[in-house]
Amino acid sequence: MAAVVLDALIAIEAGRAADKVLKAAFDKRKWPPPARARIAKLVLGLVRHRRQIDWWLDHVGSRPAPLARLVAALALLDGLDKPGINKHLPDLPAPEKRAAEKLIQRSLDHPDQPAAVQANLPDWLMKPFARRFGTSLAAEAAALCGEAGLDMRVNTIKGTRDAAIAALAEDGIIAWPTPLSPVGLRVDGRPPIARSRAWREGLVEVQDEASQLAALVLGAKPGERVLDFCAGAGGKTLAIAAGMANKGRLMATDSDARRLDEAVPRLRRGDVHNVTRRAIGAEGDAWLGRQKGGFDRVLVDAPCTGTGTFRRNPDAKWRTSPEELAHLVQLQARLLDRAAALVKPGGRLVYATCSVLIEEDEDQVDAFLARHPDFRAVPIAQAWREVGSARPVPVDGSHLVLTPARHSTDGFFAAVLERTAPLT
Ligand SMILES: C[S@@+](CC[C@H](N)C(=O)[O-])C[C@H]1O[C@@H](n2cnc3c(N)ncnc32)[C@H](O)[C@@H]1O
Repeated sequence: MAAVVLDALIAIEAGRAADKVLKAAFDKRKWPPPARARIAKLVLGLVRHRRQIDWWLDHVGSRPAPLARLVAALALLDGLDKPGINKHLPDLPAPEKRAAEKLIQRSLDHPDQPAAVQANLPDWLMKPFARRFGTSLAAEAAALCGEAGLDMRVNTIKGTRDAAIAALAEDGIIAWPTPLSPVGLRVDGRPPIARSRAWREGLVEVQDEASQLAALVLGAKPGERVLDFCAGAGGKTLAIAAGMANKGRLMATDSDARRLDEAVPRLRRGDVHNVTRRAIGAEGDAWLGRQKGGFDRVLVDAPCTGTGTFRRNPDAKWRTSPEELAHLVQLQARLLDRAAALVKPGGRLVYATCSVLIEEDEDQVDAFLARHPDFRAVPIAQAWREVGSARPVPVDGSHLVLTPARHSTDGFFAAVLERTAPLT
C-alpha cells in the first residue's frame, strides 16, 4: 500500500490532479474497499495538510521528499507509533527512521507554526482569505482541510424528495434532507450511490448543496428561455431543467465540447428533454451574437480558482497562483459582459463561482455593475423569497456567500443581477 501512496504523491507533486491520480491507481489494481479508502485518505490527507507536514519535517531536520512526507503523515495524521509505522514501511532508510522517531506522539498543530502553515494555505492566499474571512480565517481554513460530505439533488422531474429517500433506503443508503436546499439530500460517509436504483434511474444526482442553491436562485420557470452559459458537464443544467419541469427552452453552452458531451448520459438518465447543448467559441461566437436580449435567465457559473472546493480538490491549493487569479478575473469579466448582452429587459443574470475570493466575487460584481448601469443587483433575500423557499435565506449580505465552516457546503458565491433597461 505504501508504494501506491508514494507513486500517487510523486504524480501529484509533478502536477497531475489528485482525483485522476487516485482513479488511475484504483483502475490499475482492484483494492478491497477498506484499503482503497485508506489509500485515498492518506494521499488526500497529506495533500490537505502539506504545509504542516513539511513544517514538521523541517523542524526535525528532514527534507520534504515523498517518503519522509508519508512517514510524517503516518505519525501526525494517523497517530501511528513505531511498530505501526514499521508495519507499513519495514525497510525505512536511516534518515526517515530518525524522522519517524522524532514525530511519533506529536500532534499536527504546533504553537510555533506561522499562520499560513497552520491554515495549510500558500502564503499568497492568506491576504485574500483574511479579506473574506477576517477573524474566522482559521476556522474556515480548517474546514477547507476537512473532507467534503456527500450531497445529492433530488430530480423532481422523476419524483419527490420522500420518494428518493425511500428508494435510496431500499439499497441500504440512509439519506436525509439538507438544511438549505429544498431538493437536497445528505448521507454519511461515501456509500456507493452510483450502484443504487435511485441514481441509475435518475431520481438523484450527486451535487453539493451550494451548487443546488445557485440553480435555485436563478429562479428559472417552466416555459422560459434560459441559458446556462458555462454549462460544463451539466451539473447545474440538470438542476435548472428540473426547476423548469422540462418545459421551455434551456440552452447549455460551453467552450469545451468534450465537457458538454459528458452531460449527455446525465440528461438521459434524468429524463431531461428541454436542453440543447452548444459548444461556443472561447472568444465569442456568431450564434451567441444573434441571441442578443433573447433569454429570460442566464447563469454564468464562471471558471474560477476553485478556492471554495479545497475540501474536494486539495491539490488545487498548491496549483493556483496570483497570476492565475489575475487571468481568471479578466476572463470572468469578459464572460459576464458577453452573457449580459443575452439577457432580455427584466431578465436575470446569475453570476456564480466556487471561489471564496472577494476578487472573483463581490469585486467582480461591483465592476460589472459599474460597467453596466442597465443592471441592478437583486438582494439575495428577495431572490430567495421569490423562488418560494420555505427556509430563511442563509446569509446576511447582498449576495449568496456560502462557506464550509458556516454552512457545511463548498465555498460558493452567487449574485443575482437584473436588467432594468432595454438593450441599446
Ligand atoms: C465552473 S465550470 C462549470 C461547471 C458547470 N456549470 C457544472 O455545474 O457542472 C466553468 C466552465 O466554464 C467553461 N469555460 C471556460 N472558458 C469559457 C469561455 N470562454 N466560454 C464559455 N465557457 C467557458 C469551462 O469549460 C468550464 O466548463
